[in-house]
Amino acid sequence: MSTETPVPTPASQPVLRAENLHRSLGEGESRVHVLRGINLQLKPAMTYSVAGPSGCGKSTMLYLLGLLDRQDKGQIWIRGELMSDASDAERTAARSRHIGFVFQFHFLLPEFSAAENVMLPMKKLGARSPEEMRSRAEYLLGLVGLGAKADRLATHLSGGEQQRVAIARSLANDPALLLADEPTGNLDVANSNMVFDLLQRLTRETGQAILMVTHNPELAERTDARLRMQDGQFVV
Ligand SMILES: Nc1ncnc2c1ncn2[C@@H]1O[C@H](COP(=O)(O)OP(=O)(O)OP(=O)(O)O)[C@@H](O)[C@H]1O
Repeated sequence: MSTETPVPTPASQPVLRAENLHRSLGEGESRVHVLRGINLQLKPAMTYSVAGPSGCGKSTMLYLLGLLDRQDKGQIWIRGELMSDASDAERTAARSRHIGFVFQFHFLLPEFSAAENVMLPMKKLGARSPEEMRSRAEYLLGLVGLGAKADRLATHLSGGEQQRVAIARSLANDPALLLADEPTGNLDVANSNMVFDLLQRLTRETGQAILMVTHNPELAERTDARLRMQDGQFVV
């Protein structure tokens, strides 16, 4: 698989396609059929929100789409490449290359600086020199308004700033798809709007698709397409 910066996904090709995904979790009598036939197409430069009651399977679906977990049945293509049956190594490579994650709890490494946190996914991919990684980290931190705080330890940043570092980190390898689970969930209104504005602007500028699980109706209202889940399926 190429480690070079990818060309944007052509408008005619979905960034991600999922067909009839099923997933059960738990063991024995407590096993639950969580996802019951998920069908989805995500197009470039589009923002999607997913809402639905607690326990309906939103996070489980994000894990499957992000290639962090395997479905029991169904198929997933990322930029036209069938990923659901690929080897673990191929899936890990595709994840590093094409997918960025933003979670409510950002999982920054506290003993690392903002720039070092942003460089981690680049190190994992191994396609850039240390100088290139550093300069890209500074560029991305500039995009999220933290250019002056590149060398601050993650723990010495505010909650909103840490979430913006996490967004910069999610963009490190220029992913075609951003998967976000309550990306603004722990932020106040001003920071939450700033983070959403940023995500939307990046989508427009880079052609990325964003799928965002959010309970916030005002943010969902601002996405291009609003999806609703219930009992492990999309409903209209
Ligand atoms: N490892 C597991 N073993 C058994 N059941 C699980 C496991 N993980 C999740 N579940 C169950 O699967 C269902 C879906 O969970 P999931 O976290 O995907 O829901 P969600 O829609 O993201 O909920 P929330 O909005 O509360 O975050 C829930 O009923 C949950 O209890």
